[in-house]
Amino acid sequence: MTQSYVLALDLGTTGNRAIVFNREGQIIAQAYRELTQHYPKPGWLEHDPIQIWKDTHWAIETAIRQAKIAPDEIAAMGLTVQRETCLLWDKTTGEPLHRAIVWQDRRTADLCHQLRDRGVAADVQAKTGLVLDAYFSATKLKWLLDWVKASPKYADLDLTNVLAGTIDSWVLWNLTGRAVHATDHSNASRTMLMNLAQQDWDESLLALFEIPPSLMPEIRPSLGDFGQAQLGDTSIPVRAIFGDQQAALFAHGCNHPGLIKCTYGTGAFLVTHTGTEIVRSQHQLLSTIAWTQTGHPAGYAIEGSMFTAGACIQWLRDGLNLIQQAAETSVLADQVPDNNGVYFVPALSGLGAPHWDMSARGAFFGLTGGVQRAHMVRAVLEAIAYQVRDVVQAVNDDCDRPVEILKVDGGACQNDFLMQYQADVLGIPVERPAVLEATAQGAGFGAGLMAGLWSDYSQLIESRAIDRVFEPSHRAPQVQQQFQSWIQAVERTKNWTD
Ligand SMILES: Nc1ncnc2c1ncn2[C@@H]1O[C@H](COP(=O)(O)OP(=O)(O)O)[C@@H](O)[C@H]1O
Ligand SMILES: O=P(O)(O)OC[C@H](O)CO
Repeated sequence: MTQSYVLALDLGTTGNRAIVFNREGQIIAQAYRELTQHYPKPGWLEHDPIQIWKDTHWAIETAIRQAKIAPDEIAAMGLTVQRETCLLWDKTTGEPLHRAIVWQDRRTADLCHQLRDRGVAADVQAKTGLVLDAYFSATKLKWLLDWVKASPKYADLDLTNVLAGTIDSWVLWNLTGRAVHATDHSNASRTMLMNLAQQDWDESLLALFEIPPSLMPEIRPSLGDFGQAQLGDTSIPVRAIFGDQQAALFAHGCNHPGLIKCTYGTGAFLVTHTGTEIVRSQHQLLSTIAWTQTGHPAGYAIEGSMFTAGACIQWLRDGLNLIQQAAETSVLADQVPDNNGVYFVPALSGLGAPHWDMSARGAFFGLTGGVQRAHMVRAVLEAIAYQVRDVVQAVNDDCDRPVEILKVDGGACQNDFLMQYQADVLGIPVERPAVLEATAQGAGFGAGLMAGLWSDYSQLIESRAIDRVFEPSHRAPQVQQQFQSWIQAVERTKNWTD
């Protein structure tokens, strides 16, 4: 049987997707299901791991059926996931012990403050490249373990039967018939438990967060062997695992310094490759793994993580009922000539880079009687672009040369108003590819390269079509002035829950 296809799984915060790519790198079928968001308390967010696994399984079967191919025509599978979100499960029953705690969840903010008060933040940052924040998995895993130990339901639980992991580990374990408990370096680098220079679990950090090492998955190279996914009578080799932002970086061909991408999904994540050196930011950007491959030195990146981007569009739809569909926002924003003085700070889950304030909360500023729905929607879209400008400024300061073009992807970059506004506020072109699912594309390309479906990474990247380049328009100077007002608004949202 000729194997001419790769299957990519993109398990994001908003939903789970499977895509079949052909030998030309084109999408021939895909299946997607939105994921239920559970908000048990303000600032908390959980996902049901069983739903993630069932929807993944459904998406795989549906995409393969729609592609009208047999599973054994698939050369390899690549997996990319929302990062930091983590869970514990019982390996004897396969049951999660609690819902997964999502990266946006702030429940461990107090624990982070306590640890900062103990003076460990600088050491944690030196070892992991990360800011001590509730965003990362370490404090979430500690919370889960403390909860399990205090739960009467688990009074007799033997901890040696418990496994921990991010979403990639959970899904891989299930895909491989419970045979492989592993993760890759890019996901592991987001747990706050991996030593960035040594690329292995750090014993002192596991001790600090009171995580027994036996719970942790094995860390493997992102481009490598993750075992065989069982699909009925067929098995498909899993040959790539990436955190979703690193997968997008790979798909955009950003494999050396100077190229930068931003993915606008639930959050917005600006990442640039820094080669084989760990670059330490002066502006609270994160140092992280880009990806790894056996026989090659690890590739590093710096990243500006913004927690709320597409999520505030979803909130306009589901929380406020201001819109029926995300796509409406572009039309509404264009209906008014400006924001009418309204500014929005999207700190719905606190503020990430470069402010790192777990206690900040979202706010609208400048409301007057003349403000209409369209102004508020426009202010939300503008805010997504302002955040990115804030982080690009930090990247420009940290790296030798300023960003010249921004490569974009993700669900929210379908929004033409947002992309044009982004070009205006940055004053540089914004390049949108034809395939917006760069995260899935990165996982598919990685797996296909490893399986020998393609041999030349650069050629593969060059074959990607560009949909549109948004150039800065005549209104750019005015928009850049408004950015200064937005920065003032950000300052006023800080330390809110304290
Ligand atoms: N036309 C649009 N304008 C703005 N935001 C959009 C649009 N379409 C989708 N989104 C947003 O994109 C997000 C989903 O994008 P996706 O890349 O699939 O996210 P994730 O990888 O986080 O699951 C949602 O938050 C949704 O609100
Ligand atoms: O689900 P996304 O695409 O917004 O990505 C989530 C990030 O990986 C969180 O760090």
